[in-house]
Amino acid sequence: MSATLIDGKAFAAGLRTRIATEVAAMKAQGITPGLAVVLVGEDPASQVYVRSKGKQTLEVGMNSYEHKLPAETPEADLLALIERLNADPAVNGILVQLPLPAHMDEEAVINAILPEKDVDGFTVLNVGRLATGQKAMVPCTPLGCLMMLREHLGSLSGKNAVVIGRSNIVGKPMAQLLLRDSATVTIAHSRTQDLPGLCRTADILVAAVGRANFVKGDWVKPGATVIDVGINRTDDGLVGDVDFAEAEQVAGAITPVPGGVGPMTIACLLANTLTATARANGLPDPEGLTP
Ligand SMILES: Nc1nc(=O)c2c([nH]1)NC[C@@H]1CN(c3ccc(C(=O)N[C@@H](CCC(=O)O)C(=O)O)cc3)C=[N+]21
Repeated sequence: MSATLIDGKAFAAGLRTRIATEVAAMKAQGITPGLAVVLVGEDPASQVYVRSKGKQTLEVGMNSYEHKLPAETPEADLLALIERLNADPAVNGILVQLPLPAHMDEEAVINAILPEKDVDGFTVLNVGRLATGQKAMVPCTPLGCLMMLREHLGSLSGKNAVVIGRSNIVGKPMAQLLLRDSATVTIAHSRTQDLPGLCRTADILVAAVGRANFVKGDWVKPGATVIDVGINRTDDGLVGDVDFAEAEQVAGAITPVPGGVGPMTIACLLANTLTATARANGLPDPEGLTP
C-alpha cells in the first residue's frame, strides 16, 4: 500500500492562477492589491522566503513593497515603519517576517499591525475573531493545510484530528480551523503521554513540531490523511516532521516536503492579501479563499 501524494505545489499554482484572475478584475475597477513584507536582519532562510513571496506577489499582478532593515534596527524604528504602512492606502497587507531579532518584543510589533492588514492573522484581534467564529484574517499555513484537507477528504465532520504542536503560528490556529469544520480535535505536544498511541487514533494527523522525521510509520492509522508542516534542513536536504518513507506505506494520503505545505503557505498569503483588499474596498470576500 502506498499513499496518495497531496501535491501542494500544484494546488498552490492553481490557487495563484485563480488569485491572478481576481486581481485582474480588481485592477479593472482601479484597485491594485499591495503587500508589504518587512524583513529585519540577514537570516539566509528568511531572505529566501521573502524573495519568493515578493516574486509571487508580482506574478499574480499585485504590488509588492519590500522593507529590509538591519538587525540592529531599534524597535521604535520598526514600529514607526508599521505605522506608516498602516496609514498607506496602497498597502492592503503587512507581513513582518518572523523570527525578529532578540532585542525586539515580537508581540508588541505584531500587535502594532492594523488587524485589517494583518495578512498573517497573528494579531490578538484576529486570533480572537477566529476563535469566536467571526470574520478574521486566518494564518496562512493552517489555511493552506485546511484547503488541502478539504480537497482530499471533502467533509471533515466527525473525523478524529490530532495536531502535534501548540504554536500560535500553526498548532493553535490549525486546531481552531479543524474544530470549525466539526472535526474532533486533540492538540498534542512535548508533554503528551503515549503520543504514538494518540496519533494512531487520528484520521487526520498534522505534524508541526520542527523535528526532522519525528513521526514514524507505526504512529499512523492505516488510511489516515497526513499533513507535514515541518521544514527541517538536514544533511539529507529538506525533510519534514514525518518520516515520509515509512508513513507513505501506511497513510491514505500525505503531503511531501518540499512541495507540500510550504508552497500553499505563500499562496494563502496572496489569498489573504486579496481578501484584505476586497474588504478594504467594501467588496464581498473572494470565493473559496477564506474558511
Ligand atoms: N510572519 C511570517 N509569516 C510566515 O508565513 C513565515 C514567517 N514569518 N517566517 C518564516 C516562515 C516559514 N515560511 C515558509 C513559507 C514557504 C515555504 C516554502 O515554500 N517551502 C518550499 C521549499 C523552500 C526551500 O527550498 O527552502 C517547500 O516546502 O516546498 C517554507 C516556509 C513562512 N514563514
